[in-house]
Amino acid sequence: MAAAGEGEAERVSALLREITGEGGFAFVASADKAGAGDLRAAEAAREMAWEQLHSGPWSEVGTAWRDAYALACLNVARLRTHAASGGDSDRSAALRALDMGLIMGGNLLRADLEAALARISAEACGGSEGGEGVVDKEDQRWREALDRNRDIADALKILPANSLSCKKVERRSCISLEEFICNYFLRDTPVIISGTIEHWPARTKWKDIEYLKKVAGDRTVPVEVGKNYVCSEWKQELITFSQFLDRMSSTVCPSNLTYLAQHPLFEQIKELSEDIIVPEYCYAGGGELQSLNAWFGPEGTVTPLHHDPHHNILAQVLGRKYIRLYPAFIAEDLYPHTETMLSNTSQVDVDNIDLKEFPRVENLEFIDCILEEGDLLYIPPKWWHYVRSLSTSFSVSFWWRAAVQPSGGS
Ligand SMILES: O=C(O)CCC(=O)C(=O)O
Ligand SMILES: [Fe+2]
Repeated sequence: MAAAGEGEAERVSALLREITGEGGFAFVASADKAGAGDLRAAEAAREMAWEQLHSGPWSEVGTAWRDAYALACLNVARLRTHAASGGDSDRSAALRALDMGLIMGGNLLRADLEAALARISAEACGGSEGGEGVVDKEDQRWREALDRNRDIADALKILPANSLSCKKVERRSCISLEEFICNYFLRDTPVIISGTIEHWPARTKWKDIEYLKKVAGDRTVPVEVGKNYVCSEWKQELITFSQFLDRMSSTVCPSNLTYLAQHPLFEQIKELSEDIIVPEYCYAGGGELQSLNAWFGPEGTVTPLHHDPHHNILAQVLGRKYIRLYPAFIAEDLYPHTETMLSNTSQVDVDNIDLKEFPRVENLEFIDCILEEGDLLYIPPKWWHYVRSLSTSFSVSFWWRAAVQPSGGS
């Protein structure tokens, strides 16, 4: 965020999370699906940003809050204009929200607010087409506004733009192995477990770039370069770990995002393996570990929607990630690629779902979460997952095969 400090952006996102649910995603449900709950969440977010604008002298109100307020106003107006009734009261509430955004909001979204005002006025004069086309275009414009203001959107955790999320992954603190087995492993149910990796040396050591350079800097590692592995410009490269770290701190555009993804780094560099400890949950089912992989990259890396054959504990050592999960049994509704190499990957772009091409995705229920630093996420076998990093992020996945397979789900 340009004029605001990192702390400010964090405060914005933390407070928004508080009132809009863990990730704040209800705040931006797709326009054509706008229901009373979405509107309530959007109104609540705006209310909270409003309170922040009044929390002290005006001169001390951070730019981040003013821009957040403008974005919240834009969202309220958008949901109002597409509310089921779409009557006069919705129209005037939308106009009021946009005007308030102009008066009290920051400058960054001024053009978007003005454009939305112009559209509503034109519609009122009969100068614009009605019906579904308008809803689609409006949704598209909203996405564009989010894209252009990616930094604010990220600070507010408005990701992905078309989220219809309703349920969150259950979050538990330090549960016992027995409880994990009975309530999650045997029931084929994802869970976030917090508070169990505080003692890992990695939690402190990996924050220190000099340490990483010292133990691994001259070693060659494979990295993925590009938006994500299903994009045509995507490629793999071999570079030194130092080059990777330098690139990570300087990468700005999605086409050269560099991601050290799904690499068994700990087999290759033994010193790094001493910084992590296999979580005891990975012994559920009495099987054996299949692989430990590193996932290290800058903010904005995306692992497209896919599934894996093994049980997985994904440990979030540094940074945060947005993760969306769909159960294993709905595989066909997620349109897997037909080529064998990609048959575990969905053709659906979660960031921009094309409902014309993939209509069955529209009503699929999913669960999602923000995996915070220090969390473990259990992903049962064959559960579909989409992962986006919300900051520089280092995760370690522990895949294991159980001797005893859970009876439910997959
Ligand atoms: O963290 C990511 O980007 C993807 C992780 C993943 O797909 C896995 O652990 O199986
Ligand atoms: Fe995976």
